[in-house]
Amino acid sequence: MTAPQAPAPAAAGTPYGTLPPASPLPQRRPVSLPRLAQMREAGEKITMLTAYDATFAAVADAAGVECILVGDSLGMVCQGLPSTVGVTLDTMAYHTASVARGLHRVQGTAWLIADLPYGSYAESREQALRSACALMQAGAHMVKLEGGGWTAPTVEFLVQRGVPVCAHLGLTPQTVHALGGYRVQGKDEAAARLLRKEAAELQDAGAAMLVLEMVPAALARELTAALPHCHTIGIGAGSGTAGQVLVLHDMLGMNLGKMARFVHNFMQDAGSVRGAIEAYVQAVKQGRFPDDAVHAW
Ligand SMILES: Nc1nc(=O)c2c([nH]1)NC[C@@H]1CN(c3ccc(C(=O)N[C@@H](CCC(=O)O)C(=O)O)cc3)CN21
Ligand SMILES: CC(C)C(=O)C(=O)O
Ligand SMILES: [Mg+2]
Repeated sequence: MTAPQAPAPAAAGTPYGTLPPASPLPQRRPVSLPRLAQMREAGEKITMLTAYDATFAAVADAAGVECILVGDSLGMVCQGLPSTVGVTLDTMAYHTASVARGLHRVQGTAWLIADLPYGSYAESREQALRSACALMQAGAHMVKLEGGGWTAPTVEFLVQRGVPVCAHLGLTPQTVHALGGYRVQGKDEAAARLLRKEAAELQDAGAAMLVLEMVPAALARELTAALPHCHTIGIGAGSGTAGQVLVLHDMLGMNLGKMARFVHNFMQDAGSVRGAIEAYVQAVKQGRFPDDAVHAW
């Protein structure tokens, strides 16, 4: 037993005594929704890449990517499935937890988004909330779900209960069998009109982000201007969106099949994975990627 110590005398200027010195670690601010809104207002492009494991997530974070998406594309990239339809909620939670641990280990600052997989949100708003909770408890900061106007009540239900939501329009891979293939969407005027209506409904429902996949560049640019409170993130949607996303393995030049036209191999001129991701971030920020003449419709 040690004798009780006399309390340390309070230092001048603070009632709590001498404060410890400031942390020697550089204080990196975590990416948040207000921070993304600030970037949008300042005209700075938002960068996003997928990651499915701890190490790639840590490298992407260190390379300066603001948003990391645990995409259900992991079904095709990691599991070798023919589409994303076979991905389960348990699998999404497993990869989300791995990515979250990787970011935690390196004091990462990225905003972490996880895809709600096929069949985990269509049945009811309650089912969607249960599925979203599983991903949020695995470490996600936001969930993403695919689909048009029919998802707006679900988006509103989740947002009201404190789950940030990213919507996804255009080519929605979970409905590939209904769409008839991985094709550009919103090409004719009727389809474009529907996309405008659905995008507005999703913003009104509270979606803070919207992935636009394989839609014509001019339409994506127009939708972006019409959605001040919902940040558009394009993939094969041209250069006019608020941000860009690619599948990590694609932009490193690794693919099981044919590379989609919207992909650029950033590994080609880089000496490391970290360097390739840094080149992607710079190219998006400087408006050099995507090149509408090469990557868009
Ligand atoms: N590795 C990978 N990258 C992705 O971008 C991706 C996945 N997996 N899995 C889920 C979905 C599927 N996606 C795909 C898949 C194929 C094409 C594709 O074949 N595109 C061709 C054809 C275009 C057309 O017919 O109009 C292209 O040239 O871009 C595009 C997107 C996007 N997502
Ligand atoms: C391609 C992106 C937007 C995605 O949904 C995924 O990786 O699953
Ligand atoms: Mg997805």
